[in-house]
Amino acid sequence: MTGNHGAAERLSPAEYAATPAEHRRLAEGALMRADDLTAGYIPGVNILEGCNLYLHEKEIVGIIGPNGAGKSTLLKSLFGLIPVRSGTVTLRSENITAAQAHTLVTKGVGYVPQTNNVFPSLTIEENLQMGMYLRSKQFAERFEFVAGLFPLLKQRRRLKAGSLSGGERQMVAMGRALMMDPSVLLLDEPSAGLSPMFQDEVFVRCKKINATGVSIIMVEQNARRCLQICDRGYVLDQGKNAYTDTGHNLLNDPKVIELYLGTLAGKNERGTH
Ligand SMILES: Nc1ncnc2c1ncn2[C@@H]1O[C@H](COP(=O)(O)OP(=O)(O)OP(=O)(O)O)[C@@H](O)[C@H]1O
Repeated sequence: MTGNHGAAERLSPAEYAATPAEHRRLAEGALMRADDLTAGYIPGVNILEGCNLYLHEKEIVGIIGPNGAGKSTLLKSLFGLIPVRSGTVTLRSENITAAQAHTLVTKGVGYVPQTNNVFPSLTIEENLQMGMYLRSKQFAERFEFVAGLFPLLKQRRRLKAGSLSGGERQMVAMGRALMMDPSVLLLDEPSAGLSPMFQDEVFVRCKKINATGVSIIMVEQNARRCLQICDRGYVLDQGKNAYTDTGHNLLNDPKVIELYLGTLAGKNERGTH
């Protein structure tokens, strides 16, 4: 930084990168971006208070922050699940702020919610077919692609999803979102509630999915592990961007460690099956 930034001069690099002006500069040409988003559930109460985020092609971007910070809300507003009150969401230069989820799926955006993300009474194969209802003719080809990432889903294709463990269900949910060949995958706490072994497996799979060319935005409570695999991370606090930097730099930022990683890491250790 030079001496021309005024008040920004006192910000740490990760705080400075989270400023709206720096966001606008770095978000140029992004695959997906959110600018100055406000959104909420109850009239008159905003949960997001001017959030900014961008995702470049082939990136994995993580969103971390304390409980109730608005991480899931941000993901839902990107996917048209809650109305955006002001600000814009853009996909490849197209304004998609008001687009609904089913339209976004056809535009190449996949979303995996944190809970209730499989149909328990359907088999694995039927769950994957549900993800393909818009392009059922390509089922065999996409099934092979998904089976390449999650071989277990092919081996157990006839089992009911309700009989699977939490980690296996997460694979079904991610596999289903991948059936539509998305270019962007939005994952809401994919490791939540899983044992440490399964948590790690989820992060390994995310890297593999990303290596096939899918760009990922991931909300995570397992902040350390998330930042280890992310190209860049955002720390969200009270509906606003607090810090953003590479995953590596956030992991080593003394303020981020003190304010966010200690307590979040403590919560993660309570993971169960
Ligand atoms: N459907 C809803 N109706 C009303 N308020 C909601 C709803 N969903 C979430 N909220 C509120 O919005 C705020 C942000 O919730 P959100 O789930 O986005 O937080 P988060 O950062 O993802 O936290 P967590 O890690 O606890 O899931 C919280 O105060 C929550 O109570």
